[in-house]
Amino acid sequence: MKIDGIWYRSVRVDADDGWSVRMLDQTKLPWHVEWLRLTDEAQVAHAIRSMQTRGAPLIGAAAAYGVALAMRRDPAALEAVCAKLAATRPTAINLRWAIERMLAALRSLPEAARAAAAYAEAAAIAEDDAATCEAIGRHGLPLLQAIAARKPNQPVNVLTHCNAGWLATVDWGTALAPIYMAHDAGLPIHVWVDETRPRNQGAALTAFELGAHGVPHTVIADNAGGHLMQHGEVDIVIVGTDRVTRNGDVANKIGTYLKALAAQDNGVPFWVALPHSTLDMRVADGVTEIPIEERSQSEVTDLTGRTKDGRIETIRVVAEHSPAANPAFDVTPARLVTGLITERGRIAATAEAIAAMYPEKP
Ligand SMILES: CSC[C@H]1O[C@H](OP(=O)(O)O)[C@H](O)[C@@H]1O
Repeated sequence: MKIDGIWYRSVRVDADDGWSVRMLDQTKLPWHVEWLRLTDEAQVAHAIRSMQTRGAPLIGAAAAYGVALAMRRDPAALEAVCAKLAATRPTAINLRWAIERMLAALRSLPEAARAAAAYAEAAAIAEDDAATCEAIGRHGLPLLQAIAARKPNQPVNVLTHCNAGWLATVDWGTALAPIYMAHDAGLPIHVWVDETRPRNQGAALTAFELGAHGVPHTVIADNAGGHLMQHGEVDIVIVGTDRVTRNGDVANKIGTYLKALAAQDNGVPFWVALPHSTLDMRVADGVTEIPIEERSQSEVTDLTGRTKDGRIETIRVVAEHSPAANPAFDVTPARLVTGLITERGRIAATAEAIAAMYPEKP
């Protein structure tokens, strides 16, 4: 997507040296656009763990390039490097999916052939994600067009949680892809952007993306969504996801479950956008089986922002000595999900519909 008129993919091989890997440092956004130049798998692992690079599909693509960097250095280290990268974050299944795809492509090759093959496979994963997310946009667009047709000359109000835009993928995004396409097609779209405590992916990243693309939006406190739904201010909720089980349960950023409850209570359609790499057919019950990442207390107790005189500072916003808990995801049961927007089309969040759409997935 574009920043200041320049097109970017969220992860790419450096055009000058042809082997190092470039990714945005998302912990610096929205204040500074800084590209990291990563030269080994340890730097990639740190970027994923620290959330310099984040978003389910993007951390999969990033890890794939981490394997490619490692194969340049030591092709004998394939299994160890894959295990290390796979362990960086536990909830997004895209990470395991990408690592397993890299292992399948490389483990049978002679070591001398692994580096070139790893870069080729990582590039294929990245291009697959970009094309997949563009297709998600196309399949989500009719949902917004139908709402616009029912309320001519009024904005279609979409609520989204966290960041499932192009910053969370290689390009386009998942939940935001239909929004970009609707805006570009001239539909009057407005997005309620959940700030998404504690990491503020909505306030810092989704707002940055939508602003850069000229999409009208309003940042709201996470707890405001239910009120807006009660007062008819939300036409549809579209969120991304980090893992969807074979039964249709949805793991996503903490707070998503509460939005789904409010949406059901107010008759607001609740759609989840995902690429094939986010499906985990090995898991049935999301609440009991999906590992939920517990991140550091400091993400809750501290807040980073820009001072009035332009300095980026981190301050404590929780009473001294008070501990904090920080589960980074929750699971929305399939019964609360109106449907899934995939690269192959829209389906119900049911085991039958998922199996029919993805018969090749075991
Ligand atoms: C396109 S899926 C993005 C998904 O990943 C985010 O998690 P995080 O920011 O912790 O990487 C969030 O759950 C988004 O919905």
